[in-house]
Amino acid sequence: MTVTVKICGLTEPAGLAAAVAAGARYVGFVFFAKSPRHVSPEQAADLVAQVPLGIAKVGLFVDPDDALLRAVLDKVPLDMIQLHGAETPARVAEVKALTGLPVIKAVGLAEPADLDALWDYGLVADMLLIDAKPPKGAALPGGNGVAFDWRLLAGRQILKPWLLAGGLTPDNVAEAIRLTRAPGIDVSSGVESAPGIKDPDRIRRLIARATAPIL
Ligand SMILES: O=C(O)c1ccccc1NCC(=O)[C@H](O)[C@H](O)COP(=O)(O)O
Repeated sequence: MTVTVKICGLTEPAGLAAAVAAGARYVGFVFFAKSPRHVSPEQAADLVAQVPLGIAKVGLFVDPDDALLRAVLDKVPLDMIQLHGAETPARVAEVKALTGLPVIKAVGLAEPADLDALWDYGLVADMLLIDAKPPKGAALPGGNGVAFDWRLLAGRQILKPWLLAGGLTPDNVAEAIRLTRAPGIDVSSGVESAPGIKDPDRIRRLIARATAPIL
């Protein structure tokens, strides 16, 4: 089975082109003003116009209100919504109904007790993104380049399609996939040369390693 790859936090055409050329199946755009990867609806509209058919364009939001979702979707033809805040399962269902789009819900893991949330959100989300919990005092709820203990997921059945995230890099991605048997991965800071600026060479190396056969 080939591992699917999402490259998140794209802000400029070179990074986007590298992700597409290397075989990413999902590309993500951050609509969260505090993030160094934030894009305006106008910037995002220019970028998504360059995405070929067959690659899903994902909008990442943190506890968005309905007005923000509508304002972005009025200008940007997204294929999926990613919710990366403290949205409840009921809010995930509301966002699905409001936007008519599939929703990816990010769930943070640090310890075994956190695994229960995968079941709760798996009942309503179309896809789960299993990430590290942000470090104490972090300014952002994601995109922090921090990994969790992948052994938490070893041997687990997950209710919905899912992506592994958190601190993945070209150097550790093969081991992360081997331990978790993740069907897909999501990466942001591990393929950057600076916050918000993707490094085409790191993207190519990451995707080559993530999609190589696992022994
Ligand atoms: O990337 C951001 O700036 C960001 C801001 C607010 C919420 C989530 C954010 N990113 C989430 C992601 O897309 C990341 O792929 C995921 O958390 C893993 O990040 P990283 O450890 O940097 O690969």
